[in-house]
Amino acid sequence: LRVYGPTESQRVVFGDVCPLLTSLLDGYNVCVMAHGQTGSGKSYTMLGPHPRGKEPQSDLGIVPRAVEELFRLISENPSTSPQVEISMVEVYNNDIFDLLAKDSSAVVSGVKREAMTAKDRRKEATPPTCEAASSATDLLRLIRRGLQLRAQHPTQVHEDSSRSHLIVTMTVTTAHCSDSTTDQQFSPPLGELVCPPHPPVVGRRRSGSGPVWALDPAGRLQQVRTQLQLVDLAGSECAGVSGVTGPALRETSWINRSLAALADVLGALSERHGHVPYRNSKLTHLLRGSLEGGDAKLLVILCISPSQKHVVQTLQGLGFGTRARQVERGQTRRQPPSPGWGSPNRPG
Ligand SMILES: Nc1ncnc2c1ncn2[C@@H]1O[C@H](COP(=O)(O)OP(=O)(O)OP(=O)(O)O)[C@@H](O)[C@H]1O
Repeated sequence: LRVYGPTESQRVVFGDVCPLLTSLLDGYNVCVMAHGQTGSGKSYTMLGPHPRGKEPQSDLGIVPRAVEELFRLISENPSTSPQVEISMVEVYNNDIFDLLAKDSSAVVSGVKREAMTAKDRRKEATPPTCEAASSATDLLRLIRRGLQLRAQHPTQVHEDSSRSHLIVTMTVTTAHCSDSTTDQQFSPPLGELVCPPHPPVVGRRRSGSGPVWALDPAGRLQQVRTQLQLVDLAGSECAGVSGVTGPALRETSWINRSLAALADVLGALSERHGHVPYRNSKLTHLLRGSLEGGDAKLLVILCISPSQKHVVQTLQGLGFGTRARQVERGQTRRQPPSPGWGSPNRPG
């Protein structure tokens, strides 16, 4: 647990996120999420004060810093040169929108497309657009493009309020050289291989989440795919205080419901329930891979208002953080051989 004061710099906050990028390249799924009431500083923390445009280096939030750090780490090991892809969605009123979608001719960007409908649950979910990026500059350009489409409306509490949950997912696929001696020692956890042992063998959690491995016929590791999810949650709010009515009230209601569903999932995980209600909201469905299993690391940043009048929301936020801290993931799995990023094997 770490507490930051109001004057703490963005650089200091990122200092606690930074080691997780090494974990990502070591074979863990990683999620960093900002939670808190509307106007408390989530978007500032995750993105910076002017996320759609350029801002001074010192103000940059976790997302641009993580992108820079990821490519810096990758450049330290040119022999592995992982492939990095990005998708970006927002959950708005319990519908998922693809913020990197292109039009039908796949040429024009800036078309916000629904990725999954809430009305027809039998319909196949359309996977969000996944774009490959070869540099931090490429990735940041894509993120700025996606942010142009994010739902934002003024409320009495915050005139630039984000009305959706933003999930930026970076998928890192690392090829491993199969003649390495360390590769021969790797064995994925029991029960996680879902394909017969013929080439290529692909391993992943039964739920469909978690890192994915590909092994050659001799059981040597060929490829590892992990994901980094950076989440700017929509602000929890009390409708009476934020003064919303009409469609905005509907937004508020969906925001509060999905945040409650996320808290329920954390509660079920912390109490080790047999059933975890991931399917109760689109948000928890999308974050499942980052919340379950010993292969995932989750960092929750609580943004708290210092004002007395927001004390109810503040206590709710602290309750959310307490649940997140109580989630024990059990044993972390044995890591795949590190190609040299060199972090110690820390518990999740
Ligand atoms: N640590 C900080 N230093 C300086 N300004 C900040 C800081 N945190 C937040 N702000 C400013 O406070 C305002 C509200 O912050 P922000 O937009 O990040 O809130 P939010 O929690 O994302 O709100 P919402 O949930 O309504 O979108 C913004 O103008 C932001 O630039």
